[in-house]
Amino acid sequence: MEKLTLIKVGGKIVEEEDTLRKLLNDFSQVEGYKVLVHGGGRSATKLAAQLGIESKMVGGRRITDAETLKVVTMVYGGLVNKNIVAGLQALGVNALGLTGADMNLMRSDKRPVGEVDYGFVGDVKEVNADLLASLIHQGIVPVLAPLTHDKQGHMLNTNADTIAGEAAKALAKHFDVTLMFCFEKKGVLRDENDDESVIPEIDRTAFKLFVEEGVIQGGMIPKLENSFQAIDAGVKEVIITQASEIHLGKGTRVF
Ligand SMILES: Nc1ncnc2c1ncn2[C@@H]1O[C@H](COP(=O)(O)OP(=O)(O)O)[C@@H](O)[C@H]1O
Ligand SMILES: CC(=O)N[C@@H](CCC(=O)OP(=O)(O)O)C(=O)O
Repeated sequence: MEKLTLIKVGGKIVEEEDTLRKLLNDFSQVEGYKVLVHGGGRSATKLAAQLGIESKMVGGRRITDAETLKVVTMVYGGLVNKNIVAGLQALGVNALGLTGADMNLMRSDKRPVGEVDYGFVGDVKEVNADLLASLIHQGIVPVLAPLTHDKQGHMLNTNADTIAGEAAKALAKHFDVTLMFCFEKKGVLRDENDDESVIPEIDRTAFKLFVEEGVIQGGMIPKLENSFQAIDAGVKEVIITQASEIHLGKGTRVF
C-alpha cells in the first residue's frame, strides 16, 4: 500500500502566525500523500470571550451550547480552516478545506447526556474514507476542521484529536498511515516543564502507570487514547512530536 502522512496540529500552533507559517512550510515539504487536521480551541475561546461567551472544558472537551456552536463553526470551519488553506495554496499545495458535513465526510451522533452534558458535541459514527481517498489520489490535500454533522441538518463540535484518529483509522484501509500529533512540546514528557524529558516510546501499560502517577494528564490523555485506538485499527505508526520537528523523526512513538 502507498504511504500517507496525517498530521494533526493543535490550537497553540494555529493561533500564532509565526508558528503556523513554519508548520505549513514544513508540511508543504512532506513527501507523498498527506492530510492536515487542525484544532483551534484557543482561537475559539478567545473569540467567545470577545463575544461575552464563557468557555467551559471538561476532560479536554468543550461544553458546547447553542451560542458556542455558532462560534466554533465560524472559527474552525471559517477563519482557521481558510487561513490554513490559503497558506498552503501559497506554498503550492493544492489544499481543500473540509468539515465533516462536506461530502458527508464525518457523520456523528450528539453525545448522550451522562454525568456531563457536553451539549452539541459529536461522537464520530461514520467516515467516508472512499471519497477522501479518491480526492487524495487526485493530488488534493484535505485540510480537516474539527466539526462533524448529524446528517439531520446540525453541525456538531468534535475534538480535533478525535477527528485525526478517526480519519487515520478510516484511511488505513487505503494507505499505510503515519499519524502525527504535533503540538508545542517535544513529545510526551516525564516532566512537563522539562523539554529534555521526552519519553521515546509508550505502550498501554506505561500509559496507565503514567496517568496514575500524574505524569500524563489533561489534553494528553485523549491524545494517547486516540493513538492506541488508531494502532488497534491498523494505523502503521503514531508519533507525538513538536510542530517544529515533524521532519526529524523525534518525539514519542506510540505502540
Ligand atoms: N506528560 C505530558 N507531556 C506533555 N504534555 C502533557 C503531558 N501531560 C499533560 N500534558 C499537556 O497536554 C497538552 C497537550 O494537549 P492539548 O492541549 O489537548 O493539545 P493540542 O495543542 O494538540 O490541542 C500540553 O500542552 C500539556 O500541557
Ligand atoms: C468537543 C471539543 O472539545 N472540540 C474542540 C475542537 C477544537 C480542538 O480540538 O482544538 P485543539 O486541537 O486546538 O485543542 C474544542 O472546541 O476545543
